[in-house]
Amino acid sequence: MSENREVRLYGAGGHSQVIQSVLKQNGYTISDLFDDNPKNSHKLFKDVKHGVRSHKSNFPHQGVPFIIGVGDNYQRFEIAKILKSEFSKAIHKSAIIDPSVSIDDGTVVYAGSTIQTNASIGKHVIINTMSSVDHDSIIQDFVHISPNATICGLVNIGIGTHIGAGAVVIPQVKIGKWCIIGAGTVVLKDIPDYSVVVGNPGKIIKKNIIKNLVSA
Ligand SMILES: CC(=O)SCCNC(=O)CCNC(=O)[C@H](O)C(C)(C)COP(=O)(O)OP(=O)(O)OC[C@H]1O[C@@H](n2cnc3c(N)ncnc32)[C@H](O)[C@@H]1OP(=O)(O)O
Repeated sequence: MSENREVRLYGAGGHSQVIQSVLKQNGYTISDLFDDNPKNSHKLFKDVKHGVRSHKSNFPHQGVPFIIGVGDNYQRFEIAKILKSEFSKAIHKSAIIDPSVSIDDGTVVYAGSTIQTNASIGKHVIINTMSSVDHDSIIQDFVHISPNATICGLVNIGIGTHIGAGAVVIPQVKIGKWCIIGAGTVVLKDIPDYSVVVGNPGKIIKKNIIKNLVSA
């Protein structure tokens, strides 16, 4: 975190609004807020120091660290490639995080979530409200663990994968990159890259086709 306790946010929708709430409770000020469509920004952003600006207006890469407040994993991935900036983190005070856990920059951890011993959380990850990541699990960059999802011990989740609300991943399972695990799904076995999985037991129903995916 920057010493002057300021953070810049990219994105002004619902997800960014929750990040703002976490940062404010931790004593940070949002110095700047950028969005590709400032007119549609959430009403809670009215008090941002410099208002919501278009990402095209003299975009300053250097300066106060950013957090990318965009819920879509692939958009976050694309934006991170463009921003030549330091990134900050936002961790809610009520999250229970073992001291052995590593959390990379750009990541947000929301209220009531738990991250257990030796877990490793990558860059620009979302650990959403009341979710849990258990011991020795590896959560790679740009993953989203949705509210109330349960990631058991020794799980590995590949880059850009979205774990839906309330999903359960049993111990030692490896989920590939850019997968979508549906809300409430129970994942019992390894899942290949780009799979969309739903149900209990979780079954692959289709491929997750990401337009313009070249380098992920
Ligand atoms: C704070 C926040 O809000 S964080 C946001 C958290 N968001 C989520 O958890 C959303 C997770 N998304 C889902 O669960 C979605 O339903 C997806 C991505 C799995 C599928 O969405 P789509 O690609 O639009 O698929 P679609 O809705 O056409 O469903 C395809 C089939 O799968 C079934 N299906 C879809 N989702 C699920 C699910 N979660 N569990 C069981 N079956 C499902 C549908 O009923 C449908 O079955 P049918 O072909 O027999 O009619």
